Amino acid sequence: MAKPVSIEVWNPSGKYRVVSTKPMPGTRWINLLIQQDCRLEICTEKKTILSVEDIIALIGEKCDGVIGQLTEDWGEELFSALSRAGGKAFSNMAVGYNNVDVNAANKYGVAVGNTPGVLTETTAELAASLTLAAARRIVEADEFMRAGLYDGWLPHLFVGNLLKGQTVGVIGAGRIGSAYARMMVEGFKMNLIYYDLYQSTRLEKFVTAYAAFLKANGETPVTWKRASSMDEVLQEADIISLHPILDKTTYHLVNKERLAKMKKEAILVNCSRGPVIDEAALVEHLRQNPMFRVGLDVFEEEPYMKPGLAELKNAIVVPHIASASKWTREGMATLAALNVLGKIKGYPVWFDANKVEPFLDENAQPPAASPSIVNAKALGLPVSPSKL
Ligand SMILES: NC(=O)C1=CN([C@@H]2O[C@H](COP(=O)(O)OP(=O)(O)OC[C@H]3O[C@@H](n4cnc5c(N)ncnc54)[C@H](O)[C@@H]3O)[C@@H](O)[C@H]2O)C=CC1
Ligand SMILES: O=C(O)C(=O)CO
Repeated sequence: MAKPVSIEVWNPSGKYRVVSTKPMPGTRWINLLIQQDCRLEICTEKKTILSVEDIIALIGEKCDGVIGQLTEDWGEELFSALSRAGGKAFSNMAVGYNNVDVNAANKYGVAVGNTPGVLTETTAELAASLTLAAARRIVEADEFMRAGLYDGWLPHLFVGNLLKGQTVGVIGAGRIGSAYARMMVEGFKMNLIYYDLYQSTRLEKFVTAYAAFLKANGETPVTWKRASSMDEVLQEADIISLHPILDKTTYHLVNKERLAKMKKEAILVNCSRGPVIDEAALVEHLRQNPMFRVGLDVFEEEPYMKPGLAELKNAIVVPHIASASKWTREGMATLAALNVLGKIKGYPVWFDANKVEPFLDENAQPPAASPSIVNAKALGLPVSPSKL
């Protein structure tokens, strides 16, 4: 028998029972659910990562939908429990959903939501921050100051890398990868090389237009190239930022052999998912190559780091905070709640998960649709017309 978990209840007489496995930022998501006749139960348990058993206890005997987190293991056990409780909707409060077994959800007819678009710029900005912090050795320099070691300007003190005119490599030029590429090209006048399974025409057009603008102003134009292999990016780029989804094609995409192909003074940034890098191989590479630097937001076995990583001066590590801006986190909560609400109310799925702005307008009622359901097609769910 699962242990009971502590909860906070909103609108106790609501017709539909919706569970959120965590308190989430903002209040709009709560108001949207309770205005639409939902009884909302928010888990207030102190422990950070809930077990499958904890979540089964939360689902209980009657539950219409669950808003969950990327730290949870949403597979056969949870989807069967949700289905037994009459539930038809689950949403991750995240764009990545590698913690969700979508086939298991399909088997039980449960719609799976995610939160694209609202975190694109925020996540790209953190990748850019890690890039700058690594290039200019900001964390090392900060530690040095606080330790009282600064005794005057020196020609060799914390010399780092200049970004301007260097090449930025992007692996996975989707929403976030493209936003990051634009920041680095436009902000720092870097040349771009990218690798993705698909061509990013919009990104290519942007860099072409920016190059023309620079040229017209008498400046050296930036360049772009779509690489035909990932190794081409690793060999040519001075900065490499990883932005693919995590699936079996991207697991340990960066391994010992690929690390060896990168420039000795390259900077590697990861704001995607930890297992995209073989972290043990990375620790060894950082040890052997003190001028190689990394900025990591995600880790192979969160919340842990592989032994040795924390001691390395050429690694900057932050705790999976890439989407942590107030606007983004409140937007993620809103989208996740509306994914679940939309399915409960029998609304269609929004026509374009990349155009979620109408759901985020605080001064208007959101459209009667679920903003982003990843298995809409598999479940044969209706899709809304472009205007509701
Ligand atoms: N650290 C954090 O807090 C955050 C992490 N993320 C991670 O970033 C990922 C990407 O998010 P979005 O840009 O919104 O997704 P997206 O779907 O727009 O972009 C992913 C891109 O990866 C490409 N891709 C897939 N397999 C590939 C492969 N084998 N090699 C090269 N490219 C490949 C896809 O074609 C696509 O263009 C999410 O799935 C999530 O895991 C997202 C937000 C915040
Ligand atoms: O959305 C995601 O995929 C995250 O990792 C957290 O924002």
